[in-house]
Amino acid sequence: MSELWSAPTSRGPVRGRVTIPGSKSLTNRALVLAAIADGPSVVRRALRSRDTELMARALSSLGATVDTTGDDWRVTPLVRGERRDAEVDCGLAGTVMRFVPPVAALVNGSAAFDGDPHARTRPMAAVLDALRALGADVDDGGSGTLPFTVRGAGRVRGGEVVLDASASSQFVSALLLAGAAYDEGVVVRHVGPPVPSQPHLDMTVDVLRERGVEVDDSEPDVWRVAPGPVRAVDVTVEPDLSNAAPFVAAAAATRGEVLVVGWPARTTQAGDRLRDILTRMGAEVRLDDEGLTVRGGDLHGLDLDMRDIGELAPVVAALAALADSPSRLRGLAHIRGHETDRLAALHRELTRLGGRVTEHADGLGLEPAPLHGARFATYADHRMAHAGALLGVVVPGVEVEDVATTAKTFPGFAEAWSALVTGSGADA
Ligand SMILES: O=C(O)C1=C[C@@H](OP(=O)(O)O)[C@@H](O)[C@H](O)C1
Ligand SMILES: C=C(OP(=O)(O)O)C(=O)O
Repeated sequence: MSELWSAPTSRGPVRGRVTIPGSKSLTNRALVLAAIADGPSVVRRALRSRDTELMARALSSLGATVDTTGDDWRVTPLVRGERRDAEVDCGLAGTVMRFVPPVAALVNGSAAFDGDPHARTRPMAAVLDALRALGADVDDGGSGTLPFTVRGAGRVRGGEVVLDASASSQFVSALLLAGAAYDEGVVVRHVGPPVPSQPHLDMTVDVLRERGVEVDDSEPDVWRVAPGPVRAVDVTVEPDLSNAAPFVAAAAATRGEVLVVGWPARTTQAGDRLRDILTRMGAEVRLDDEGLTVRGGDLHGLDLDMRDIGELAPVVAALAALADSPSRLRGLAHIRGHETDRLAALHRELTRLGGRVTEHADGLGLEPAPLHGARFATYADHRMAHAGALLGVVVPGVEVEDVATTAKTFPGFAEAWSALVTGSGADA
């Protein structure tokens, strides 16, 4: 898409307070679990965004009732074994394309899954093969990707499955989230290079236990979910800390000061690692009852293994491109399978702005270099748009393509961003 957004440039330090909408990962886990729970659930301060609305629609098409009219979403579970055919649009949402098929297998009918053009290239085979091994009927025409059809029989045997989840932690989360509803529960055993995104796996285990599901994750790379009811709960969704990343990074990049309201004191969100990353890059970070305050200082590069926090890579790479010393970001081979090949996209777009970037098989190297304005392509990737916006705070003339793609997880991003940066004295 070619619509351009002139990212506002700040004349001085970026200062302000921001309220970030709810977490995509927590909202979509809460919705999935509510759809198979033992009664009606409430998901308070649910994120309203493309990914979560797609999830609500997907679960509704499988027979759950998801009332999304207010900020607090109300979910009545689907009727297990009910006869119903469905069409599921996954958009570009990893959480929808991975988390919903194991639920569809519990419905008595055919669920046809498809998504955006790029969604058809995102890895899926491990989940689909695992579902077959657990007793479900899945037809992907041998592609191992979208589109595919899950022919649910109203119940799934379950049991033990071995898979390689090195391409995405979501393969494991998907099976664990539905596993308690399978006759024998589920045991997922990972074999292969390390599974990325450990915080997201911890989040999955945490939300299951919160609903009374018995999960054993004591053995490395093995997760056991006992069969049993998923308790319906009333939960409040935390702000999305990964979506807070560009805002706190703007403070770090401009010697500014930004407060993110309501940053949780304890969380499983990967974005919480920003506290450590920004400190290592030279910022001062304070977490108190009000939230997280980041105050920027000299901005340094860093050598960082990001395997656990791949969704932070675009913003951290953009910030590293503004630093006064080199950086090396590692452990990121799997983000080539995200919304776009993020390593290739970051390499291409940062280089276009004058950045000195080396693309490695598993990450990026960045050297300090004077940057200049240019068009910044986003490849339908919300986090590429965040990276472009961040660069534009410091570098005049950054024109971000298709900023509307941020609606995947944060509708209103551009407005919130402009309010913060122009409120700090910007050339919009
Ligand atoms: O389970 C989740 O909610 C997510 C897991 C991670 O996926 P990968 O393990 O594929 O990186 C993360 O990057 C994604 O944004 C959300
Ligand atoms: C990888 C991401 O999304 P998804 O849930 O679509 O995998 C992301 O939001 O950075």
